[in-house]
Amino acid sequence: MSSTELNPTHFKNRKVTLHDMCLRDGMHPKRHQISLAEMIDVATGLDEAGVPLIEVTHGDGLGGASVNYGFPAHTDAEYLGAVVPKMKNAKISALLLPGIGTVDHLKMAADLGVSTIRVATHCTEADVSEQHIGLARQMGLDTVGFLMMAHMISAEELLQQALLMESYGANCLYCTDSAGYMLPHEVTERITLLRANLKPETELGFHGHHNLGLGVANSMAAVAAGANRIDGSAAGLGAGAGNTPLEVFAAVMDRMQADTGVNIFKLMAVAEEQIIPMMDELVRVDRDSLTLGYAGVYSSFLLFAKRAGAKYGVPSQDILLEMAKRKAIGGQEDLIEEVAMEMAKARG
Ligand SMILES: C[C@H](O)CC(=O)C(=O)O
Ligand SMILES: [Mn+2]
Repeated sequence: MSSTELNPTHFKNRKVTLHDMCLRDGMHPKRHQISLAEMIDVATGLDEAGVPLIEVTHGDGLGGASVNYGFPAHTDAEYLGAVVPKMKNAKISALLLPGIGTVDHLKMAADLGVSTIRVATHCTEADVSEQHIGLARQMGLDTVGFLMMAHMISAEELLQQALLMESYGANCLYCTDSAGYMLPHEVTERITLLRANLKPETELGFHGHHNLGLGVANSMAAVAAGANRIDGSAAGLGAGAGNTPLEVFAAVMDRMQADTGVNIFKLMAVAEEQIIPMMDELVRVDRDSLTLGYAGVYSSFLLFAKRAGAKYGVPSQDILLEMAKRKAIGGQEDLIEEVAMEMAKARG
């Protein structure tokens, strides 16, 4: 399927599960400071709008609270304990990066009523997810393998990593465009290959970032090629230029006659009346976030680069470009300060 074929034929009556990220990926631009009241209000609004899945944790997943990633306003247990009991229909998911989150975190999240565990690794490191995926599946959870920075490897290499996660027990595999770097034909290529080679019952998902303004187009390409779960955030609240704006994607799916089960007007109201007022700065495509997408840099590096740039008197855009040159990946947040220091020194 080519991305030029994005017409209603490929969408009509397709069931598409929307997964909201503003209470997890949105924790990055909020410096992990979302209050319990905001978590409950937003999650309740999304639930009432019919969004079936909502992710809640520290921006870097369970156990992310640390010097390296930032300390949140509340613990994961406090956030999950506050939100899960308030949900009428929506299910709550938690992200877990092995090495940051542990098996104990996974058990804690399951005890608090999380239905979905998404085990995230860098796109070449699926083998570190075996224990967490295996346990989540054994516990009867909806278990997702989440391959980050998927633009850094070919479709064939991504497939090999996805096959590993599927063999560990994942019932859904994600192509994750953490840098918002991918173009629609690159999404099409990856999802098409995954669809052709994973088990027919294994679901496929796409997680986009809007750094090149392509979150919606890339998510459409993913659905057309066989994905049935799409991540996005109300008003795009997420790292970098944000995630695929969920209300926009839902409206497009409506026009394409796909079935998301979402009330788009209620979702628009959550975006407009709840999320926009919560933003510390408008999450949008600007020079730095566009640089992430253009150069293929991990979206969560944005605020780290801004802070280091201000501290060492180096343009944050230059720091981000250097991070791209070094092919830095998630987990290397501490390298940003080092790079800024070196650049300041070299520039006298
Ligand atoms: C930990 C990251 O924020 C996960 C994610 O949303 C991405 O890679 O994109
Ligand atoms: Mn993300």
